[in-house]
Amino acid sequence: MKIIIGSKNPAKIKAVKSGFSQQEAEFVSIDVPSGVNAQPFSDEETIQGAINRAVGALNQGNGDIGIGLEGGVHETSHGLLLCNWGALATHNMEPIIAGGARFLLPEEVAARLRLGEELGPVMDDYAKMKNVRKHEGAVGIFTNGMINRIEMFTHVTTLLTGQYTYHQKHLRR
Ligand SMILES: O=P(O)(O)OP(=O)(O)OP(=O)(O)OC[C@H]1O[C@@H](n2cnc3c(O)ncnc32)[C@H](O)[C@@H]1O
Repeated sequence: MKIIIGSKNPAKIKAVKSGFSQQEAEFVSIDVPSGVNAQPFSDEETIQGAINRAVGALNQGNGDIGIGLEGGVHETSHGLLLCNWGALATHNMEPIIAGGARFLLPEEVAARLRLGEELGPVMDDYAKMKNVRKHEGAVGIFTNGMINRIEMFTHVTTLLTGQYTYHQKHLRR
């Protein structure tokens, strides 16, 4: 089985590899445009970005499965949530989607995003670190290292592979 990951972000690549650890697979990672804003600003937009990356990866990489993982934010009456979504695309069914951790961003960070900055550079500035998005992620910073971005996206990938396996077993016509 050839799995194409629609990103070169090492945190996402590690997450997909561990999410598929139960299966024999060859992995290829390619940069695929998300087709949405660099900073998605709703669940809807973040899901669409994940789907676009999964479908783009599948088609460009000539594989059996394409995986797209996307981070975004979602405005609520409680404040701005960080949200995370994943999609799994194959040649013979509609993409499967799954969501990951959601939690409130501190107002100081949220305010900068509302003014048009991207979370990646804002997190580096806020945490005084480099490339937070490629390592622990905002989730790692704000949970004091209890859950990092790789673990969070591994969970999303496992939700995708689990649904895929269920589909193959029970729903395939
Ligand atoms: O290389 P790609 O796959 O594009 O990975 P990315 O982390 O840069 O891009 P995403 O599309 O997943 O996220 C959209 C934006 O939000 C940022 N972002 C999302 N989740 C984050 C997190 O947990 N920590 C830091 N930045 C995050 C990210 O850096 C982008 O600026």
